[in-house]
Amino acid sequence: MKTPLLQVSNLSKCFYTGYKGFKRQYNKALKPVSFELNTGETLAIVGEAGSGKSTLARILVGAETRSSGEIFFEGEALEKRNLKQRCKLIRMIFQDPNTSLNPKLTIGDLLDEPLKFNTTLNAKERREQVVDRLKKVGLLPEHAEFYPHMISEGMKQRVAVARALMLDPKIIIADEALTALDLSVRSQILNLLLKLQKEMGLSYIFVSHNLSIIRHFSDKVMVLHKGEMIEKASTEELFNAPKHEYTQRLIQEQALLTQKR
Ligand SMILES: Nc1ncnc2c1ncn2[C@@H]1O[C@H](COP(=O)(O)OP(=O)(O)OP(=O)(O)O)[C@@H](O)[C@H]1O
Repeated sequence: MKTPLLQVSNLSKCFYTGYKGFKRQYNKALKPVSFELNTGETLAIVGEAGSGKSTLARILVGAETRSSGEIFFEGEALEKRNLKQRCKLIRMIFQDPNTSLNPKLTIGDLLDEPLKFNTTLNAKERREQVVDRLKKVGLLPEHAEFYPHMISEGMKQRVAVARALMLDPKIIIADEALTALDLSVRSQILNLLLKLQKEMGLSYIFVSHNLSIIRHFSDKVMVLHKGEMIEKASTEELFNAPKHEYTQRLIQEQALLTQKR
């Protein structure tokens, strides 16, 4: 059997929240979850606010520790790699480029940063990489001299995508990366992500509460509810025959919202 690109086994997270009387209190943000992701595949993680989606994403990129469980990358425990190596494998795109992109840096410097800290490339080689990624996301080499406030929201999210691509990761986690965008821009970024996936063989973990995006974009879906994984299926299976009552409700609510529009 083929080794999956990413294998997550019984991953969980408890946050210590203080004392109640003499007893330490914990918030079970993520109850044990297991899943696999193969090369070129898109896994969607869906759930309401507070269901543990971001906690899971943050653990995968090494921004949060886990309480239990294991993560394997191409069959090898991920903790065998240091943080530098890890961020070459898995990168993240966040919801709002206005907060994820430092407004004091030019686009060129924003894209150069990951290369400066994680590679031994010289300035000329780094510049070539920056220009290459700008082109890959549909921007121009001249945009390197711009500051984030000088470009549109859609272009800012393109820069965020380019920044995630700088170290040639295998997996990109998009944490509500389309949520803040206008509908027309959203479809442009969605198409860009699909194009990049084809060109570069990327795998995506798509964190979202928007079922209509998930339906068109992902191969498989995992539903989280109050920190628990309650359903996991191929996208087709999940939308055509949702097993869990909560998933059925999510799909019905989404259908009502779509009708109202
Ligand atoms: N640093 C922390 N300390 C304590 N509790 C936390 C911390 N981070 C998250 N939590 C709690 O963990 C649970 C899951 O949060 P998480 O942000 O992962 O959910 P989410 O599904 O991503 O929600 P959202 O869509 O609002 O981002 C919530 O109850 C949250 O309050």
